[in-house]
Amino acid sequence: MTIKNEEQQQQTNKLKYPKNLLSSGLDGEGNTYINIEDLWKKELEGKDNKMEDKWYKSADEYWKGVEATVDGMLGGLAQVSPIDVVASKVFIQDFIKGTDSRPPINLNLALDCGAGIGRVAKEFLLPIGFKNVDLVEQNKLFLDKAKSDNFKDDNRVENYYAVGLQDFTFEKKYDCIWIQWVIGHLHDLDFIEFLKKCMDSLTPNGIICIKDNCAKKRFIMDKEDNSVSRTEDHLKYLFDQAGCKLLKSMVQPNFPKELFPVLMFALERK
Ligand SMILES: C[S@@+](CC[C@H](N)C(=O)[O-])C[C@H]1O[C@@H](n2cnc3c(N)ncnc32)[C@H](O)[C@@H]1O
Repeated sequence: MTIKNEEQQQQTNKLKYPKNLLSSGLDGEGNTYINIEDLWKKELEGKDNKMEDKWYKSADEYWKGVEATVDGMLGGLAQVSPIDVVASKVFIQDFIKGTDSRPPINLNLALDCGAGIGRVAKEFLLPIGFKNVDLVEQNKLFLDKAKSDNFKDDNRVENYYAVGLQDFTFEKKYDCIWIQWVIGHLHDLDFIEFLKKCMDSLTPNGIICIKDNCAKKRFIMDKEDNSVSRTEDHLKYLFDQAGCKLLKSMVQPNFPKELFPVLMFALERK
């Protein structure tokens, strides 16, 4: 068991995680860590390159070996895709219709982040009425497949950005930035930086939506694909650090019980 005391933790930390250890967790091999930064450091220690580079490169290598299909995108669980889409449509309804406290979002342009082959854009963002969608995705092979297959003869997808979210430079403003099943690939500090960039790139009434697995008690690192499932509290801490206001959250219903709970969050600038 590898647990550093809090004093050591403070020295190695750039983020001041709350005292109740919202970020404590497991590395998938039975080791417990007080904070995620320590785990990342151990995982990558002794490497010459920046630890973030190694982390992202390994994830990229993993995804390059995954088939460019819905099944590949969803870890062999293509059957959950329609259930996922139905719940996303329910979740975003309030924002499309508007509420007493919030005018409707515009449906001009959305960004699908960690888009893979464009499943979310094709099955959800375009069908709910967005006129155009851009895709940003680290693996160019997935984007090629999106272009040649999912969006063949469909020019509603304007841009295919082949770059990791940690390096993405926004060129436009979006009415909705949808980030699904990818944020676990980002290091905590990059996650915060990315959210800040997202907030700067929203249209006046735009929203950021995050949909992802949530660990129940502690973060869990998956060393196969280099991702982390964070707890809901951990995610909320990172939203707060980025200066995001949580507008709404919802648990994905009707998923197989053996899966991690999946949560949806809508955010805007505080
Ligand atoms: C689980 S799949 C989800 C794909 C899509 N969001 C969906 O729900 O169908 C994760 C995707 O994130 C991409 N990815 C992994 N790390 C990334 C990063 N740092 N930046 C952008 N995309 C990344 C992978 O290549 C893969 O396409």
